[in-house]
Parts: sequence; structure tokens; C-alpha cells
Amino acid sequence: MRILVVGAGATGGYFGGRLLEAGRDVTFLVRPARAERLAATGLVIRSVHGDAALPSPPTVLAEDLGGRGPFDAVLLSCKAYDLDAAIEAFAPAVGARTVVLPMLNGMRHLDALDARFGVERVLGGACFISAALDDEGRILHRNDVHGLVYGARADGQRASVGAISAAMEGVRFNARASDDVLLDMWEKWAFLAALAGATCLMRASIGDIAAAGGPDLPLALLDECVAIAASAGRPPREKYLAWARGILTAQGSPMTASMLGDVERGAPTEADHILGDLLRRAPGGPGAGASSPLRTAYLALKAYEARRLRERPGSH
Ligand SMILES: NC(=O)C1=CN([C@@H]2O[C@H](COP(=O)(O)OP(=O)(O)OC[C@H]3O[C@@H](n4cnc5c(N)ncnc54)[C@H](OP(=O)(O)O)[C@@H]3O)[C@@H](O)[C@H]2O)C=CC1
Ligand SMILES: CC(C)(CO)C(=O)C(=O)O
Repeated sequence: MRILVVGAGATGGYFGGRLLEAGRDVTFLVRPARAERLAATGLVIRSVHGDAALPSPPTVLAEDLGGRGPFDAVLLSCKAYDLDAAIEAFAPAVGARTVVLPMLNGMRHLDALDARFGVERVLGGACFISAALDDEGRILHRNDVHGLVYGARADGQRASVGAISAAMEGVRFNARASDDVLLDMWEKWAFLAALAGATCLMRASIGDIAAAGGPDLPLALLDECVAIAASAGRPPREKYLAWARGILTAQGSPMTASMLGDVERGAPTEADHILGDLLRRAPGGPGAGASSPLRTAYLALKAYEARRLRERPGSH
């Protein structure tokens, strides 16, 4: 299976790197700066599950992709705000039998991918990991979770899902084909939105929020997100919710959403994709819960973005 991994950042670099480590036919679609860095240093992963140093990982720039023919699978790992440009960049790799497996958080990217390639080309997917790049461009795996779930969204995708499962056999992460991948995505989205909303609003970890006596905040956010998921016909399973509530209120937990890392670095965020899109889908419309915690968290992030753009005009 020829796999094109779009982006070699935290998630693309980790899961693509693990596939490459296992000897799979992987090429990374990257932009020039990342291509230069990977050529100089290789792809380096630091993880509790074992480090990897992959010299000269195969890379391709968008302008050279046209001559490479269609790939069998595209693993999409850009941030949501780069989605439109990324779609145009990898489109030449998508042929009549290619499937796209997106790893982004949230859901709205599915609409953009379906519109460009057709739903029959687009699987559902989500990844479970906490990872980031360090100053040297190495991938730091920051917890002990490394899962990738994927599954069919349309008739006729069963064979592609089977082929992906075969390609993932023996790799150093947990791969799982799901019979209800949209539910998996909604569950992760509801949890992440609560985590991102609470940790970005408080600029603190889950443990710090609990120590301040505020674990009701992530729980209220979760309840709101769960109600939106339910109104979309995808109520999270009780077992998942029990897990999520435990994580969101754990004493001493250093957990934050990767979005807080983006804020602390002064980087753009996926606030619209993760929080704004949930609000847009809220029963009664985005304005219905004017004083809702989700709306407050979203506004805090939009205010951060407004300030960022004011202070750094011309940035993303
Ligand atoms: N980090 C985490 O722990 C987790 C993240 N996620 C989700 O995964 C998604 C990706 O996040 P993450 O991996 O952290 O993000 P990163 O910013 O670390 O990586 C994204 C990569 O995509 C690349 N990219 C963007 N546009 C293009 C393009 N047109 N062509 C080629 N490469 C491109 C960027 O390249 P460049 O280097 O040139 O900027 C960057 O390296 C997000 O939706 C996030 O919410 C999900 C679970 C955990
Ligand atoms: C919650 C987490 C770490 C889980 O994968 C995540 O997706 C993120 O912070 O972006």
C-alpha cells in the first residue's frame, strides 16, 4: 500500500514515522522548511514506547506530487486552518481508488473533503495521542497513548478499511478499525472541546483547575458538548462519558489540550473548528446559549486570536 502522509508535524510525523519504522511504503507531503529539516536531521521520535530515528524519510513537495501517480491512502494530519490549502496540495495524489483518512480533531473537515473528493473517497478517523514538535523539529510523544481509529463512512469502503488494517499490522501504535467511526469522532470531539475549553479558559491544567475547586467547569463544558452530539444523533456512550469525566476532574493531572500549547506559543488555534463548529450545531442555533460555558470559552479564544492578529499583522 502506497501511503501519503500529509504533514510531518506532531501527529503525521508520529503515526507516519511509526509506519515507516515498520517498513511501510510511506511518503510525507511537506512544505519546504519541513523538507529541509527532515533531510538534515531525519525524522526523530521520542516516546515512552521507544524512540525512533529515521534517516532521510521520503518526502515530496506539492509541486512534485503530480508525477508520482495516485497513492492508495492519504493520511491527513494538517491543522484545520491549513485544510483548504492542504487539500489542493494533495489532490493530485487522489485517484479513483484512493482513500483519505483524516486524523484531525473535530468534524467539519469531512464536509470539505467530501465536497472535493466525494464521500466514497473519505474515511472517518481520529487519533489519540499527546504529541508536539520541539525546537529541533523532533516529535515528542508526551503521554503513553498512541491510538488511531478509522472506519467506513460510505458503502464500498470495506475493502479499503481492510487494506489499511493490513498495513497497520505490527506497527508501534494501536490501530483500530471501527464499525461506527462517526460516533468515535463525536465522542473524541465532545471530550476535546471540554478539555480545550476548560484548559484554555483557565490557562491551566486539569489538575490546577481541580485544585482551584473548579472541576465543575470541564464537566459543564462536557455536558454542553454531549447535548450537541446527542442532538446530532450521536450521543456518546455512557462508558466513554464515565472515562471522560474521570480524566476531566482528575486531581493532580498535568493534562492540557494541545490548543493551550498553541495559545502559549502565540500560534493560531483550531478554535473555530473545535469550539465554534460545535456551537454552530447547538440545538436552537449558535446564539441559543448566550451565557453557556462553551460560548465563553470560544469567545476567550477568539479574543486571543483577535489580539494576536492585531499585534502580529500579516500572520496566519
Ligand atoms: N498534537 C496532538 O497531540 C494531537 C493533535 N490532534 C489533531 O491533529 C491535527 C494535526 O495536529 P498536529 O499534528 O498537532 O499539528 P502540527 O502543527 O504539529 O502538524 C501539522 C503539520 O501539517 C503541515 N501542513 C499544513 N499544511 C500543509 C500543506 N499544505 N502541505 C504539507 N504539509 C502541511 C504543517 O507543515 P509546516 O511544518 O510546513 O507548518 C505541520 O507540520 C489537528 O487537527 C489536531 O487537533 C489530534 C490528537 C492529538
Ligand atoms: C486530548 C488530546 C491530547 C487527545 O488526543 C488531543 O487531541 C489534543 O489535545 O489535541
